[in-house]
Amino acid sequence: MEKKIVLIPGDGIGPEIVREAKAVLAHVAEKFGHTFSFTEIDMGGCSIDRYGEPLTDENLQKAKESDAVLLGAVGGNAETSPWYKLAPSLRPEAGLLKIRKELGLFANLRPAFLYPELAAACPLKPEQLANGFDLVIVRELTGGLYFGERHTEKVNSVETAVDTLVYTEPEIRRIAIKAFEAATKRRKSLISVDKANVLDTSRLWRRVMEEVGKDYPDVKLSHMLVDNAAMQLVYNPGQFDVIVTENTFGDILSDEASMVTGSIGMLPSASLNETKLGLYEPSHGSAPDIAGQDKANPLATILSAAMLLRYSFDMETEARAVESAVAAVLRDGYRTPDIYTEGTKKVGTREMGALVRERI
Ligand SMILES: NC(=O)c1ccc[n+]([C@@H]2O[C@H](COP(=O)([O-])OP(=O)(O)OC[C@H]3O[C@@H](n4cnc5c(N)ncnc54)[C@H](O)[C@@H]3O)[C@@H](O)[C@H]2O)c1
Ligand SMILES: CC(C)[C@H](C(=O)O)[C@@H](O)C(=O)O
Ligand SMILES: [Mg+2]
Repeated sequence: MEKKIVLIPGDGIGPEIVREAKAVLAHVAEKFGHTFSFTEIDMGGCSIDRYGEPLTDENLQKAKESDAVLLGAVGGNAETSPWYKLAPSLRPEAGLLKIRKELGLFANLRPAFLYPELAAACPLKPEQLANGFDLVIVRELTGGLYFGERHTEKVNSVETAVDTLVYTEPEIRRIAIKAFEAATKRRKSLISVDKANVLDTSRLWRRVMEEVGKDYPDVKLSHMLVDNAAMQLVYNPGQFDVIVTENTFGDILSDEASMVTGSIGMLPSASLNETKLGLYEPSHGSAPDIAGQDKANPLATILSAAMLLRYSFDMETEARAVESAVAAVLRDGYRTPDIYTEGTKKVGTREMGALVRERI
C-alpha cells in the first residue's frame, strides 16, 4: 500500500538535509519493495515569503492527511532576517508550534547515542565516557511555557512580559506513559527531570510520575532537578537511560546531550501522538551560518527518517538498515565538518547522503 510522506524542507540548511533524507527513503522503498509518495509543503520563513504566514491551513491539512511528515528546520538569523520584524505569531517558529499543536504531537523522543567512532569528536574526557552514552530524552511537546498564555504590557509604566507555565494532570500522565513504555523497551531506568524545589507544575509532574510508575514495577523511576541534570549530563552521561521532562527543559537538555554525541548534527527526533501519524525532524535548527555550502551534517535528518520508518510505518527492518548504514559510514571514516577529526575523511552533505545510501 502506498505511504504518503509530506516533506517540509523549511529554511537554511533544511532543503539540503531533507533532500538527502528523501533520497534515503526513496532508496529504501526501492530496495524493500515499498511505494512512498512525496509531497513538499512550505513552512517557516519560506512560507512567510510566499504566503505571508509561517504555515497555511491548506498546507497543514496536507500534513494531517499524510502518513508521516519529515521536516528539515525552520527559521533564520534573528539579527538580520526580516522575518523577525514580524509579530511573534507570524514568525517562522510559529509554524512549527502550530503543526506540533494541531497534530497533537505531545511526545518528542530524542535519542542521543555516541557512536564509538565519534568519541574523538565528543568534547568530554575519555574517562567520562567510560559507561558509554546511549539515552533517550522524552520531551513533552505541546504544553508548558511554549503554549501558556503570554503577553507584554506596561504595568505602572514598566514594560512587563508574562509567559505562563501550565501543565494539567492528563498532559503529564500521557507523557509519563510514553516514557515508561520507552524505558520498558530499554535498560528500565527512567529519570524524571523537574524543578520541584521551586515550581508547582514540577510538584504535580513528580506526583503523577510516581502514580504512573506503579503500573511499571520493572522500571526504576528516580527524580532529578534540572540544574543537576544539566551538570550530570556532562559529568557522568552514561548514567542516563531514559529522561522524561517538560517542554522547555527538554529543549535545553537535548541540545546539551547532542554535544556528547559529537555534534548537534547527529541528533534525530520523533514527535508522536496516539496515532501512527508522526513528525520527524533533526533536533537542530536551520543553521543559517552554513546554509547552501554543502557543509551541513544530514545524519540527524537521515536518522529521523529511520525513526519515521519505525514509528509511523512499523518497518523495523528498514529502520535498522538505515541506522546500520549510518554506523557503517562512520566506521569507514567519513565525516562532515562538524564531526571531523584528524585522520578521518571530510565530506560534504551530498556525499554523506550518497555514502549512506550505498550501504543500505
Ligand atoms: N526544529 C527547528 O526547525 C529548529 C530547531 C532549532 C532552532 N531553529 C531555528 O534555527 C535558527 C538558528 O538557530 P540556532 O543557530 O540557535 O541553532 P542551530 O541548531 O540552527 O545552529 C547552532 C549551531 O549548530 C550548527 N549546526 C546545526 N545543525 C547542524 C548540522 N546539521 N550540521 C552541522 N552543523 C550544524 C550551526 O551551524 C550552528 O553553529 C533559529 O531561527 C531557530 O529558531 C529551528
Ligand atoms: C525552533 C524552536 C521553536 C524549537 C523548540 O524550541 O522546540 C527547537 O529549538 C527544537 O528543539 O525543536
Ligand atoms: Mg531546540
